[in-house]
Amino acid sequence: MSKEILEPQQQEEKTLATKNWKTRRKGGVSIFNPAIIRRATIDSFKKLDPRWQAKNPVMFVVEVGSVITTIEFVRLLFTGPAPETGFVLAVTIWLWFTVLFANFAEAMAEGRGKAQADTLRKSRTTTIARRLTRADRSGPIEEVAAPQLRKGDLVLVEAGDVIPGDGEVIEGVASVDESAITGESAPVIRESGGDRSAVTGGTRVLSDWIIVQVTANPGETFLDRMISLVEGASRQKTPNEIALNILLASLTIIFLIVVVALEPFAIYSGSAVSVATLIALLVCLIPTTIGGLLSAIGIAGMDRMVQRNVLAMSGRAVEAAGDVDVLLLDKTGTITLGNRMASRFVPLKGVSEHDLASAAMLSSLADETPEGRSIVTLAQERYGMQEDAHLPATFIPFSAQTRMSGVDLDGDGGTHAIRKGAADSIKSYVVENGGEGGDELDEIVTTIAKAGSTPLVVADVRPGNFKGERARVLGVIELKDVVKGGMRERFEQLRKMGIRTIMITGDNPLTASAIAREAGVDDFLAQATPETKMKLIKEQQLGGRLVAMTGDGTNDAPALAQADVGVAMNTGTQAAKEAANMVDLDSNPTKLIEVVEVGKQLLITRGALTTFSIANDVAKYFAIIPAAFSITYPALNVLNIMGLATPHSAVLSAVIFNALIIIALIPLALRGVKYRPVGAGALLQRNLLIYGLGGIIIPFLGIKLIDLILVALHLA
Ligand SMILES: Nc1ncnc2c1ncn2[C@@H]1O[C@H](COP(=O)(O)OP(=O)(O)OP(=O)(O)O)[C@@H](O)[C@H]1O
Ligand SMILES: [K+]
Ligand SMILES: [Mg+2]
Repeated sequence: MSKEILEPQQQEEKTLATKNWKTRRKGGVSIFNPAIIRRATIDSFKKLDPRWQAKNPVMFVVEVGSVITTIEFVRLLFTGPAPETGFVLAVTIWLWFTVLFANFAEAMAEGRGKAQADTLRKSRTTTIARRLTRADRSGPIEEVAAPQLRKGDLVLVEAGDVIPGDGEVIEGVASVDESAITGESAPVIRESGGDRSAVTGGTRVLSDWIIVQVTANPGETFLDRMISLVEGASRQKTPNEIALNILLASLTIIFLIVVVALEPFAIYSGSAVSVATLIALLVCLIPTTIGGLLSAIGIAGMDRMVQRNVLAMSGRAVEAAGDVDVLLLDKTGTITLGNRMASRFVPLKGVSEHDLASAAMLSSLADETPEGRSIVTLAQERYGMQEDAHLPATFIPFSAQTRMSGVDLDGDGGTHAIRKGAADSIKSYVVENGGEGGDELDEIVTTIAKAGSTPLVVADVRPGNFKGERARVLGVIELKDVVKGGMRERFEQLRKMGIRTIMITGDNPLTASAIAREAGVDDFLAQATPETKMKLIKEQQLGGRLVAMTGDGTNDAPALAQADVGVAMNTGTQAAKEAANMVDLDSNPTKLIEVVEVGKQLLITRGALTTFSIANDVAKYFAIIPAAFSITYPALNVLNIMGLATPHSAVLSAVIFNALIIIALIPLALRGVKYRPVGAGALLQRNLLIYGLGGIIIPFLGIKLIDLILVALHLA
């Protein structure tokens, strides 16, 4: 529960656990953890399997080249030592290193996820579940092993128990420790009816009890999905990645044709260029830097999301996050704390506070929403109301469409209906039944709404005449909700990133406007139904904008599915979590800022390294072409501006540089290029300058340096 209720010792445990997790995140599961490096090194060799390499056309060509130079080396060994043998061996070794380094990059990107998956597997304990044998809970309770539970089963979970499977709370309220999943040890409330009803298998109930309806069969649970996600097992190439791969493959084919075509010319001029040199030339010219790092960049992007406690179900969503233009947030529970609590009953003239409280309570007895329960609590605590259990009553549950709820009481004279709900809904209801709203009501509603609270209007419709009216308004319930701290700053940050924020709520325009102003969103849509939420998204998308949406309710599910980036709160309903393509384990709506940052980082990193990789070619061209062909075409010597020692040292230096640059760029690929919220144009300019110019200059320096070292070591 809330902090005050925790015993001092619990409090201490809590801080400790939180600290552990944080250090674990920063230190233990750092990308360059020795255990991860060890595992990645082994995996680099496993990934030499040509079936694996074939997925990456650029690196596949390098591997084939390595095989050919290896064969060439063996041939030279058998035909007796030639002056070439040492050179061919060196080229062969460095070509294999090139493939291994690229494999290593990918394995490193997967490393932290694999380590996390191991931890998660360990936390997947087999618990004993207490299953209800009859749906109406009248039958005996049987004990079964958790893996035997199936969708639809009802289980009772009490304080101290581990929740045996994913499900929806259908009865009760409990505080739950979800640290097994989220790493945060602060307990959270899970309750039936509202938008906080989803529970996850493997988490623990701390107090009270709940009845959970199982929503996932064994093997399909959230934990299972999370494991395969962090492991990268379910990762698929995104459309952007596929497009870039096609570009890289095309470049590879072009250079392959060019290099193959060079050979006849050389033979024609009477001096064939060796196979090893041609392959070295090819490998240096094809975009091995980005080819080797591309998949690592994608995996690392997903991993950075996980580090921020966001589970992205697809890489495509992560990429889309980098380009988001509009962000839609729902109000209650997202921008506000979400425990909308009844704080006051305001009766109309001629109605006693007691009558209003009594009607409000009657209409809420079967209302399982947090709002409904808070009304019952207020009526009981403040007005000493008693529950009358033997009423012949039909309850009308709340729905987002009608925006009201209530009860029909069957009396002698006919049905006595009590309704509570949004002001406009109740007003039309009263008018339909021959009553009227009146100015006094409008005034109360306006005052409450302007303060940012939600006014719930209570009305009743009686069978007999009531002062000439069948229907009348009794008064208003004030539901208080508080805007979460730090919202304004976060929205300001989003604005700097060029993202427009729109709050969407089922609440009335006045309340919406008050909260929107307080929280600092750019715009709002009030009195929204699930349909209008989705319509708003579609309109934005038709205007060519990428839309992100965060939400938690079942009524948000259609919109979450329609959005390009749908982030569901982990506290939300199962429907919301299934519709979304990301789940935020911390249930923090402004997490979208970080989600966008990670997405942008991914796109920028990929762009920067592609630029760098292609710019690299220029220097390698100047290094290898004169070395390889100056004997054939002495005129090419004017290109030998680097003054490299010998043709062999020139070729070898270029190959070594080409391999080492992959290793050197692994940290950048994994951590991502730093993102700063400046305009897109400025960002592009900056990156072109750094990675384009850097890509041209660095290899000149690097290759020259390697050449000098090779000469100094008498290796060339
Ligand atoms: N239990 C309830 N009984 C009757 N009316 C309710 C109840 N809960 C909410 N309402 C009314 O219905 C309106 C819509 O509520 P709903 O929870 O669907 O909003 P929403 O679309 O989820 O938006 P948000 O949660 O962001 O405010 C509320 O503003 C309130 O006036
Ligand atoms: K290259
Ligand atoms: Mg809601």
